[in-house]
This record gives sequence, C-alpha cells and structure tokens, in this order.
Amino acid sequence: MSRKSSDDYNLRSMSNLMGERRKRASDDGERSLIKAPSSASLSTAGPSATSPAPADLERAARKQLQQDVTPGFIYVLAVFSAIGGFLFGYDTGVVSGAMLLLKRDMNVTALWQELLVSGTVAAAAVSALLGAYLNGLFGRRVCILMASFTFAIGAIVLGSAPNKEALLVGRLVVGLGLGIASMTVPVYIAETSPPHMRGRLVTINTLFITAGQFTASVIDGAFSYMQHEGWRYMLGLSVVPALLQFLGFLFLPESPRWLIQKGLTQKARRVLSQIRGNQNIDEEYDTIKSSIEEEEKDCGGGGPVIWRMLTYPPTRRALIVGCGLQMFQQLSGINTVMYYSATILQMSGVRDDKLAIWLVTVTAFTNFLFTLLGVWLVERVGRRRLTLGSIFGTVLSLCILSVGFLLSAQHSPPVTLHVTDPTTPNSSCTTHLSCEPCMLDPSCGYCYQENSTAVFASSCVPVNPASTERAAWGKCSNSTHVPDSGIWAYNFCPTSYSWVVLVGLVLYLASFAPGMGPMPWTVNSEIYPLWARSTGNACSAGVNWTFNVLVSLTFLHMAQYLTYYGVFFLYSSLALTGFFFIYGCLPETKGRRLEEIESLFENRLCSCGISDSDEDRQVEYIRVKGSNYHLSDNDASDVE
Ligand SMILES: O[C@H]1[C@H](O)[C@@H](O)[C@H](O)[C@@H](O)[C@H]1O
Repeated sequence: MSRKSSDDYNLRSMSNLMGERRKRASDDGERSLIKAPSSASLSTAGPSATSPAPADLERAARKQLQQDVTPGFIYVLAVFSAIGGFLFGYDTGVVSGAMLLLKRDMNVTALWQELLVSGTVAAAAVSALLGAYLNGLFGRRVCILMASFTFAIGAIVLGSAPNKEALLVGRLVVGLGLGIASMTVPVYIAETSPPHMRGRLVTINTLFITAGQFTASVIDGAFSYMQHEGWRYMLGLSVVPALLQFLGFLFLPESPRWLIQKGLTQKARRVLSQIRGNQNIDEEYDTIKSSIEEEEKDCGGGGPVIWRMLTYPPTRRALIVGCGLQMFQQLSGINTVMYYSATILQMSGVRDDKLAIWLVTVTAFTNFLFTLLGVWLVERVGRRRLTLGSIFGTVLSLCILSVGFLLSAQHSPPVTLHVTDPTTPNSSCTTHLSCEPCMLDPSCGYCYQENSTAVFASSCVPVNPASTERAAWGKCSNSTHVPDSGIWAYNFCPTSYSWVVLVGLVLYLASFAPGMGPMPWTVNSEIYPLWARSTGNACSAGVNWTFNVLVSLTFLHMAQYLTYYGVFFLYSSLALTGFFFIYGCLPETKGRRLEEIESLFENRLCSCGISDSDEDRQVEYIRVKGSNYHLSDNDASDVE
C-alpha cells in the first residue's frame, strides 16, 4: 500500500509509518521502545474513539524520537567535519579570481595558469586514492587532522609565495589535503550519524562545499579592488577555517565503527555513548560488531581490498554505482557552468568586469541555496528520487542552455571592419567573418561599437598576449569598455538571446544543486560495507576529481570544435545517459542501517528500478507494552 494514497488511516498504514520509525530508532541503537503519550490504549483493532488519533501518535512519536535521538553533539561533529567541504569549495573556487590578479603581479603564462588551477585538482585525485590506505591505517579522525593541517600549510605557502614555483607547490599541497578530506569527511559523518538523519548530515558537507565556493567568490570580489598582492589574501585566508577544523578535531572522537574494526571496543563504546547522548547503545554496538565479524567471515579472502571488492559481487556493484554517480556528476558539466557563468553573464549584457565578478557571487549563492533545498529534501523524498528528479531537470536545463547558445550563434553579429595590423599580418583573426568563430578562437576577440539597436564598426582582432582584457592593438587595446571607441568581447558575443541562456543557467543550478551535487557524495558514504568503505570512497572521490579535471580542461577545446551549443548538448546527452544509469542501478538507502545496505546490492546490477524504498515495506503487526509501543515487522507473538 502506498503511504501517500492512504487517506483512510488504518492500522496497517500506521504500522507502515511506525515500522519505519521503529526501524530508524533501532537502527541507531536507541531503545527499541518509543515512548508515546497514552499509547497503552493502542490496540490491534485500530484507533478507537478513546485512542489518540494515529496522526497525533505519529507526531508525538516523532517528537519524542527527535528529542531522544538527536544529541547536539552530533551536529558539532557534522559541522566541524564539513569544514573540510568548505575548504574543498573555497580552494577550488577562489583560484579563478586570484588568477586575474596573479596574471598582472607575477606575469603567469597560460601554461602556468593551467598548472596552478588543474594542479590542485590532479593532486586531489591522487591523494583521494592514497586516502583509502591512510583511513584504514590511522582512522577517520587522524585523516581529517592530516587534511586540515595540510590545508593550513598550503594556505601559508600560497599567501607568502615569492614566485610562481612556490605558488605551484602551495596549490599541490592544498590538493593533497583536498583529496583526503573529500573522501574522509562523508565517511566520518555517515559513520557517526544515526540512520534517520545520516543523509541530511552528510549532505551538509556538500552544502559546505557550495558555501566555500560562495565565500570564495565574495572574497575574490572584495580583494579584486586591491590590485597588488590582493591574491595573497584570497589564497591565504583559508588558513583560518583549516586551523579551526584542526583545533576542533583535536577534541573530537574517532568513528566508533573504525574503532570496533580495530578491536578497540571499550573506546568504541565510550564514543558511542558520547555521540548518542542519553540512549542505550547496546543494540547499535552489537549490530556493528556482529556485522564486522560476519564481514570478516564472508570476505576473509586475502589480497588488497580493491581486489576483494572487485571479486565480491555486492561490493563490485556498489563500486560501479558509486563511481558512476561521481562520473555523471562531473559529466553533467557543473564546473564548466560555474566557471563560465561569468562569460554567460557577460553575454547577457554585463560588460563591466567588476560587476561580472560580483554576479558570479550570485551564481555561487544560487548553487548554495539549492543545495540547502537538497539538505531539506534528502530525508523526505529519499536519495533515489531526489537524484533522479535532479538529473532529469539537469538534462532539460542543459538543453535550454544549448538552445540559447545556438540562437546566439545563429544570430551572431558579422565582422564589418576587416582591419589588419602590420605587426600581426598572419593572425587567424582576419579569417573570421562573424563574432561566433572569432570568439571561439582563443587568440582573438571581437571589438565593436553599439547603439541601442545594433552592433556596428566591428572587427576580429588578436588578443593582447599579456591580458585577455584587451586587444593587442586598435581601438580596443586600451580598455575593455569605452562605448565611444570600442567594446572588447573576449569569450563572448553580444546577443539578444542571452535571456534564454540565463534562464538555462538558473534552471540548471536549481535542478543540479539539490540532488546531483550532493547525492553522489552522500550515497557513496553509505553503500559500502565497513571493510570496503575507505577504498570505495577513495575510488569514487578519485573518479570525481579525475572527471572534474578532464571536463574543465577540455571545455574550451571542445567549444572550439563543437561550439558552445554543441558542448552543452553533449553534456545534456551524457546527463541523460546518467539518468538511465541512476534509474536502473541506484537503490534507495534512506533510513537503512549502514550494516544493512550491503544487501541492496545482492541482486543483479541495475535491477533496482523496481524496489523503491519504503513503499514496498510491509509491516504487519503491532506490539503494545505498557506505556510504550513497539512495532514489529514479523513477530506475531508481540501483539498483546
Ligand atoms: O558536489 C560538488 C558540488 O556540486 C560543487 O558545486 C562542485 O563544484 C563539485 O565538483 C561537486 O563535487
């Protein structure tokens, strides 16, 4: 029976609801009986006139459960861990603004720019894989301490770098921290959270990633006015959150699951009691312990963990799902949309560079805001439906973006002045007849004048080798925007279809951010059994970083061959493939114990479109004891 369709609130449907609560309750090891006011009057005959209304009972149980189950300490843990996510977002986001100033201060070439941007992401891909080994050996807490320490050192090196070589070292160090943090933090949060709020707490980590990206854009905007050395503040300021996390984690506990795995059982019990507040931890402790013992029996074969994962069907399937999710997240083009939002905004008529920088802040904030929606939705609609809805919207909005770029290209203004500078007579720019090919050629830009209705006196001229902000010569060589002489358009074309692109951009963020942004991280933190968890997360984080660098590095080259609309159409097709993959292969993990999730991968891969979450769950009996009730899935003798 579907929960939603059940208007008539009978015993079975109530049992369904309560069964789920009970499951959640026992999942996290709390007392198996949930107190509810006057529940003694509850009987198997259904709600009577004297019984409290089931809805009230449900509300009361929920309230009680929340009071019992959620000690504030769990939020402290999640927030301090998620600072790792903040640093992830900050360090990947801040570099584009810093680069604008670095280009002037240190004269960094295009190659060095690419090294400084992609070096961090590439280092993160490698260190995420290394993180599996470190996690197994030292535990989650020590890994988070290592990551925050590394972030802090990287930030200090960056802030005080005397030359570009030192900058590269700083960016690589930051990348090492990023990789470890990106795979450890979701695992740590998942392992310490109670099941009914695990999805929400792990999703907070992605919320912090987007908060980091937003903060980076604000800091970039603020320090862009400081023409000299402003980049030192941009890059160096992340030392503050890094130190905060380091200090916090000196006092925070290790994951109880890792402790039990290492045989540190007394310590694990202490930590469990600490993070579960006033609850009885026996059940949770026993469940974790016996599942570890079982895992050791089942997967006791030798060899490296990755080999055991690949040869054991449930973990192999989980790994395919986890890595596939991360791959499709990046193939949906999030980082090109984030990175090129400045260009997109310039196309829509924002010609002032400073204003464009501030508008990027709006994009980053939109991403943050819709990720917040994901935090709210994840425990309500579940991971599967959230991810499916999100990727479906992503496919559509990428199509809109593509159509917007197509219309702009089709109505691209022509080159009307064919001027050649004697110093660069062989420039490819002279061959372009309209703005579109001129804009796609990285060595050229479009220089034009406009009145209220049309573009005129337009030419395609080489870009200044020292700065893409002006032309190499001619009327656009002095400033980016002098209406009476010329407007310099690098990377964009004036168009009247920019509103289509803008609509596409907003819809893209609104669809991607609540689901496809956070769910790959959240799902990965829950789908592997303990023995495979670090390795599974390391592999999937490695896949995320690898595809991140691949997509962002190839974007401009692909745009040259396929044009902007071609590239966004390609992303849209890839996202559509992702939709089918998710539809077929991603099971619902909401509300389940980490120990129980492995069983979801026992069936053939990609046969899960049919078993949607709790709608299938049949709860048949209800047990009432004194002032407590306990709903049971299968024990008829419980009914009293
Ligand atoms: O989940 C995150 C988030 O969506 C970010 O906005 C994006 O930049 C990252 O690459 C991604 O992994």
